[in-house]
Amino acid sequence: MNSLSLSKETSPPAKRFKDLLQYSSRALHLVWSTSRSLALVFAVLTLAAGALPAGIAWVSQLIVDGVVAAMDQFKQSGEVLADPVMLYVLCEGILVILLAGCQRGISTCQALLRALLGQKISLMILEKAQQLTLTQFEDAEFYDKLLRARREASTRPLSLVTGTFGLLQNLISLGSYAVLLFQFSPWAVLILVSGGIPEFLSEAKFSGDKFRLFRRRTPETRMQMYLETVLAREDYAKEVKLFQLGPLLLGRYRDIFARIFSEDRALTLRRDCWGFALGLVSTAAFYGAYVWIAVSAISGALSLGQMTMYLLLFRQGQSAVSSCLKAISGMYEDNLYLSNLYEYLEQSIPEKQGGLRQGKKTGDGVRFENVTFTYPNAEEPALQDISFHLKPGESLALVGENGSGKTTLIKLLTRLYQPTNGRILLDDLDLQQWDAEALRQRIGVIFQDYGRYQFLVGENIGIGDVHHFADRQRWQQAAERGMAAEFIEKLPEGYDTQLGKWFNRGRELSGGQWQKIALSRAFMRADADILVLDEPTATMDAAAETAVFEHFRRLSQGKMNILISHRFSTVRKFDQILVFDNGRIIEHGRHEQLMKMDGKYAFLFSLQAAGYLEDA
Ligand SMILES: Nc1ncnc2c1ncn2[C@@H]1O[C@H](COP(=O)(O)OP(=O)(O)OP(=O)(O)O)[C@@H](O)[C@H]1O
Repeated sequence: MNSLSLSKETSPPAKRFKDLLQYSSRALHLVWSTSRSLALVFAVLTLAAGALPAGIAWVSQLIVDGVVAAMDQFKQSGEVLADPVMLYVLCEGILVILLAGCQRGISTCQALLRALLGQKISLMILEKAQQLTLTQFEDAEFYDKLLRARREASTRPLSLVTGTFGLLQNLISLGSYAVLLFQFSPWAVLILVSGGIPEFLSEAKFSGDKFRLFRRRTPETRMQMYLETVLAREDYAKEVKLFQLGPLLLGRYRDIFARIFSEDRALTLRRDCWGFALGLVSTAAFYGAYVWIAVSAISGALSLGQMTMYLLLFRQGQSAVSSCLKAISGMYEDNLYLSNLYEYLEQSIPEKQGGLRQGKKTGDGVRFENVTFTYPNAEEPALQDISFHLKPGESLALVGENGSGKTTLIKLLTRLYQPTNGRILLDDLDLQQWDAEALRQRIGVIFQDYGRYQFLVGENIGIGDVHHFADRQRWQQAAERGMAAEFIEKLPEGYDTQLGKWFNRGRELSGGQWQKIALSRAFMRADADILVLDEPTATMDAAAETAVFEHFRRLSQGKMNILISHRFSTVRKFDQILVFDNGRIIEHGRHEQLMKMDGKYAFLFSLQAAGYLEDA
């Protein structure tokens, strides 16, 4: 639980009220910046809707008294004097129409603002996500914040503003009722207001309980959402069916729901029982006042019209008091939820790294100097004391067992993470000092777990370089280099074929075809001088693999090529081979040198060669 909500839960009422106002003003500002004209119309209509009911009650008194006077007149003179009453009825009709118009207008404004605000906040959340680091994304607590912000916060600002305006509207109504009721008795005003307070206190307490429940179970909600994804998405469907995971996962899903529901049920029951019991206080207050007003009318202290008006005022006043108090407790709840949004939006962004677009020694290439790296929350370093120098025109292969640190090295080179110790230099300039855009433009990289985007085939290649995202000529060149052109041209709509099953006419590709698309993506960055391929041919057939490496070597002359591969036959021609074991480089050299060493590389190479011979 964070300090913000803790402070809210333990702070004194005055401070809480101040926080409430702070978030209300932030929410108002958000709505104002979303659409000034709608916010203005909303405000004006709310004020009008607040003042009109008292006017209607007042006119209804005039009608009743007018009828009574006309009845007297009729008894005395036999003359029907209906004109003033008709006029009052007409006035009341007009006021009622105006009120209905205001209420309709308010709900129209709310609907429009809700749509605009939902979009604005979603964008704010997604834009913020672009500024965060990979480390933040991999942090479970951060994910909880993101989820909480996304789940509720898009509706809460409008709800807070609606609550604020609603409160204002009801306060205006209440003020105008109080002025009229005051003429009857100041005590009546006091009874009116105090009758609703117990219910309000219970509402406020249960809103806080509900919010705390919501925060505490975010990890469970996240698991539920994850299970929904696994159970209902096409990329998991195969395994879910074949491993018969459905019942197991559904069981987990049900268990989580049952736990959540039992907590919710208990809270809802407590909230409603208390709400009902304390609501009786205001009902008792109303009927007490009813008797009082009726007795006053019987004893002649009030006219029939006044009695009708006061009863109306009292009933409407009570509903205005309860609306005011509900609005305040609703605002309190919205405010708690809104703190999630701001907690996420105010998440600190790592300091902007360097702004240099050129190294001190152009052409020096990449240097790792005693680099050690430990993942956040990990105990053991994933890389230890790594040093090597790769010059332009050279190729580098990284080999080693699973989990030995090869991909981690690439993540450091691409500055997705920072070394814990040591430094990485490009053209003799520390990576941290490079401008992010300039650095990323120099590196073309395809990871093992590349994205399979449900876009057009061409766009899936274009993703490799956003500056040329829609450049068809570049798509084709890149596809030829990545060995994808041949199969793409055979697709019915060529580069315009929609991929994936989420959209109409979407096609699925084979694993090897997807890998060719990913490879082509790497070749989109024609200007990049560091090309990194992380196991790029694992799912390709032998012919395609040979051709890819032929291309890779030919096209990347003068560039720095880095390849991670488990196939030793593909790395033997590389200028440098780094053999990794448990995060360290245990052997380093060319194929011939490593074979002579007769160490791990030589052992694994011979093992694979023997395997090939056996297969043959
Ligand atoms: N995001 C992460 N957070 C924490 N630990 C990680 C993360 N990614 C990888 N690791 C750990 O770091 C170590 C090195 O992983 P890395 O992915 O670099 O291995 P690799 O040599 O590329 O393996 P493979 O050949 O299987 O691709 C492993 O022990 C792995 O569990």
